[in-house]
Amino acid sequence: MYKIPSLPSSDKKPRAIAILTSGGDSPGMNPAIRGVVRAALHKGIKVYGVTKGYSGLIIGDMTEMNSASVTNIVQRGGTLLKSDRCLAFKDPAVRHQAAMVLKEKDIDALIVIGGDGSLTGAHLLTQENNINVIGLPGTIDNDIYGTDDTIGFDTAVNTALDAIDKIRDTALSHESLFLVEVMGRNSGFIATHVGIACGAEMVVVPEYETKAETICFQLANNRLLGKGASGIIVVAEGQTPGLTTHLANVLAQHQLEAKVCILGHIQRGGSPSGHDRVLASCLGAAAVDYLCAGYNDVMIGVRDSIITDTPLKQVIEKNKKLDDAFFQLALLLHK
Ligand SMILES: Nc1ncnc2c1ncn2[C@@H]1O[C@H](COP(=O)(O)OP(=O)(O)O)[C@@H](O)[C@H]1O
Ligand SMILES: O=P(O)(O)OC[C@H]1O[C@](O)(COP(=O)(O)O)[C@@H](O)[C@@H]1O
Ligand SMILES: [Mg+2]
Repeated sequence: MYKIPSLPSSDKKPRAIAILTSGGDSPGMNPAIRGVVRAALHKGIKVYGVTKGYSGLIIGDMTEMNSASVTNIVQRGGTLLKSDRCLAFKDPAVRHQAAMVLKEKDIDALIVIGGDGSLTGAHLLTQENNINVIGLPGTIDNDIYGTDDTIGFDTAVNTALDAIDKIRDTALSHESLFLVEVMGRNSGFIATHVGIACGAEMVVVPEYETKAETICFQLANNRLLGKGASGIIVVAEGQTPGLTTHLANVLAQHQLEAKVCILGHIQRGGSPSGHDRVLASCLGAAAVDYLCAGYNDVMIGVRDSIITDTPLKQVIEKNKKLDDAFFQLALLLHK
C-alpha cells in the first residue's frame, strides 16, 4: 500500500497532455500508461499517446487516447506505446523541435516514463522550452535516485529467480557450478536482490571490484568446507561485454569448471508482478495529480511507501547507491 499525499489546489490544470515511454522497456509501463490516461480523463484532460519515445515525439507521431485505449493492458508486459533509444534527442535543436510539435497541438505538458537517460531528456526539454514535464521511474535496474523502487524491478527480479531456480535443479543433479548473468550495466540492484533470494554462492556487481582470483579462493574454500560441488554465482552484466564468459575462463584456469547462462532480455519481458502493477498504477495517477497541482520538472517516485516528488535535476545528478551492508549480506548468507 502506498500513501498518496494530498496536494495543494492550483489553477494549473493542463488542457491536454502527452505521454511517452523511453529507454529500455520495463514490465509495468502499461499499467503506468493506464494510470495516467484514466486519471487524466477523470479530470477532463485530453491525453495523447506518443509512439516510440522521443523518436515519435520529434516527428509528432501521437494519437489521442480514450478510456478504451488502455483496456486490457494492466497485465501486459512491454509498452503499448513502444519505446526507443533516440540519440538525436541529445541535441538541443531536436528538443526544441519536439517542444514545437507539442505547442502546435496545444499540448501543455509531457509525462515521460523511463530510466535515468529518459529523465535527463525530460529535464532538458523543460529547462530549454516552455513545456511542463513530469517523469516516472520506469526501468528494471532500480538505479534511480529519489525513489526506493522503479517500475519493472520487482518483475525482473522474479523472472530471474524463476530461471535460476530451474538452473539450480540441474546444477544440483550434475553437481555443477553456474555463472548466471543478470542485467545491470551500471548497477547491481538486480544482482544483489536475486543473489539473496536464490541463495547464490557469490554475487558480482559493478559497484564493487571482485577479482576472479577472489572467486576462485572462495569457491575452493567452500568446497573444502564440504559445501557441495554445485553452486550459483550471480553476475551483473556490467559495462564489459563478455564479462561472465571471461570469469568462467579464469575459473577454468584454476581447474574450476563453470557453465555460463546469460538470462538477457527475458528479464525485461513478461506480465508485470502484482507489486509492479500497483506501483505503476499509483505513480501514473499521481503524475496527473502533481501536474494539476502545478508541479513541473520533477520525478514522482516512492520513498518509505509514500508517493513523493524529487526535482529531476537531483534525480539525474545524484546516484542511488547500493547499500554496502545489504550487499555484504548477500555474500554473508552463503558462508
Ligand atoms: N543526456 C541526454 N540528453 C537528452 N536526452 C537523453 C540524454 N540521455 C538520454 N536521453 C534520451 O533518453 C533515451 C533513453 O535513454 P537511455 O539511457 O538509453 O535509457 P533509460 O532512460 O532507460 O536510462 C535516449 O535514447 C535519449 O533519447
Ligand atoms: O537492450 P539494450 O538496449 O541492450 O539494453 C540493455 C540494458 O537495458 C536495461 O535492461 C535497462 O536499462 P535502462 O533502464 O537504462 O534502459 C539494462 O539492465 C541493460 O543493461
Ligand atoms: Mg538507464
